[in-house]
Amino acid sequence: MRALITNQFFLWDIFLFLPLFIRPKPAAKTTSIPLLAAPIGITQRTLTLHTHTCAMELLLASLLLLALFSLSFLLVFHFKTNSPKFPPGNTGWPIVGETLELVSENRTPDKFIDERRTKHSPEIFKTSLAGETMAVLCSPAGNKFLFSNENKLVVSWWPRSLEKITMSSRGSAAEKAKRNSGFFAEFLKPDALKRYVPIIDSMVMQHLETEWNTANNQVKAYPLSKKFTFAVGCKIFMSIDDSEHVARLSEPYAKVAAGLLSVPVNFPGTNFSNGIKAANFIRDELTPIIEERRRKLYDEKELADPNLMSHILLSTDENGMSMTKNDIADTVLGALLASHETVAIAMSFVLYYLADHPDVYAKVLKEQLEVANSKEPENLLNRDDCQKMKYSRNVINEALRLQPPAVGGFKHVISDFTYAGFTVPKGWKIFWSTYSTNKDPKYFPNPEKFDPSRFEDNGPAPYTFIPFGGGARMCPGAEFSRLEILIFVHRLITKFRWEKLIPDEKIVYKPMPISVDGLPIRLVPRENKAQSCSGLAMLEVQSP
Ligand code: HEM
Repeated sequence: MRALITNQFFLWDIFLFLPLFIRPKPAAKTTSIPLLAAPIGITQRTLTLHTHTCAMELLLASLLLLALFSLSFLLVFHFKTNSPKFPPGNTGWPIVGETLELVSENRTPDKFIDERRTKHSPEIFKTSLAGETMAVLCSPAGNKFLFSNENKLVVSWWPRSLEKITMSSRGSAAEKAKRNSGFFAEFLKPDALKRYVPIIDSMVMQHLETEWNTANNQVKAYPLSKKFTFAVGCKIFMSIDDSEHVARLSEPYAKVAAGLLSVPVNFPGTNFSNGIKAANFIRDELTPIIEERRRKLYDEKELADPNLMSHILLSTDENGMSMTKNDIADTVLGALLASHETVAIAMSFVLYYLADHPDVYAKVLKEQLEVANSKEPENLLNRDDCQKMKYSRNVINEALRLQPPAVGGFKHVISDFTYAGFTVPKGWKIFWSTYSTNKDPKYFPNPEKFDPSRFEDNGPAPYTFIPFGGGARMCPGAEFSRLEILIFVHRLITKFRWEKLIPDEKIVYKPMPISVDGLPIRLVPRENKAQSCSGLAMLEVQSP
């Protein structure tokens, strides 16, 4: 269709400019006999006759031109009024499109969106990311439209690099993700979360006593948070708590993460190739664990270990078929990938903002001490305790608003649709971003200010705060993530206050936001240590 429209304009051009090239000579010149004509027998009469014939021909030619001109005008008008109006925007460089501008380390992703929104349209613009032409919907209305049209107009989509690295078996990525979201919804439902709270609490205390306990009380909060959230994932998803085993699994994860949004050319040494190798290494590590778990479940009828892996092993599809080893390994690999870096980033930004805002720190401390004082010191936290941490929850939400760990997600258009007056055709991809509304002053006055009170009462307007996405594909780990951070903050703040060792530490976007030096902090033991965790016994807890 686009070619057609271009051709129509080409026709326009020809018909507008053609008369300039074939315009007849003025009649006045033909009535006088040029001096050179007489010797070769051209008389005034022959000239007059000839002139009349020429005039007729010119008239006919002009009428013909006029007819063609009118026809072309009608055609162009027809196509112009009936052709779809695509979202305005640029597709940037060949292949890479505008990807590098979105994932530029030194700019927050909201700048990318704001610039184009101002230039093209406030609701939707066209760009090219991950090798695909995409529409970017960038307002609360756009978020609502997308999240409520999953499986009707759009389905979730992943760039080829991500699909190749995280999915080893054939089959539609969208179908697999749909199937897996059922497992996750069940595994992370509120009732199940109750079981995980004491387990996570016990792990927080263990990590604070070991990893966070240094001679000079200085630690790098981001890498240590990552180590902690990865260990929690291994425990909750697979019941693995041997630290060496956890370390062996965690090592290749950095390579997997680096390959996810790389150019999908499998050439040795590239991020993509390293990502594939690292993911295969993890699958090879997971396979014997899956086999062992399957053996226990079926031979020994041992059901006392309901982790994610056992949960999947016990499930069958509508035809009574179990998932293959490869699919189970892919699902667990994906769960660890989705859950550890995202939560670690959110956790470390909570510490980052608390260090900068002593007033907020004081309110969180007060709330957490109230929870601590309401319990016997030797008791682990439970879900009800976490429900009481309302202000701390607002602090987590505000950190997620200012530094959303996930930049957004992609969709594939399965049916043409019109949005804000622009047509998005079937086959296009869509990008939605957690950064499109999170700092809009219309919804968050003084948007750069860290202000947890925004989340009091009814909180932000619908579809303006979307760190976990929305609709049918919303992150099933949202509440799990908040619980993990609340528990961590509880144990840390009742034991320490902390200060940043680099006060103005820069944040880079890769595209996840990361404190460039890993957030080095000094932990200062609080004077009133009545409720610190140091005096608590490390309680042995059952696997989930
Ligand atoms: C702060 C932490 C986290 C953030 C910011 C986050 C963010 C997101 C986002 C933006 C999506 C895409 C939603 C969409 O496409 O509409 C997503 C999907 C997903 N997340 Fe999370 N996530 C976090 C933690 C977790 C955790 C802890 C788990 C698992 C325990 C998890 C598991 C998943 C899964 C399985 C999906 C795919 C859902 C589907 O396709 O149906 N996430 N997450």
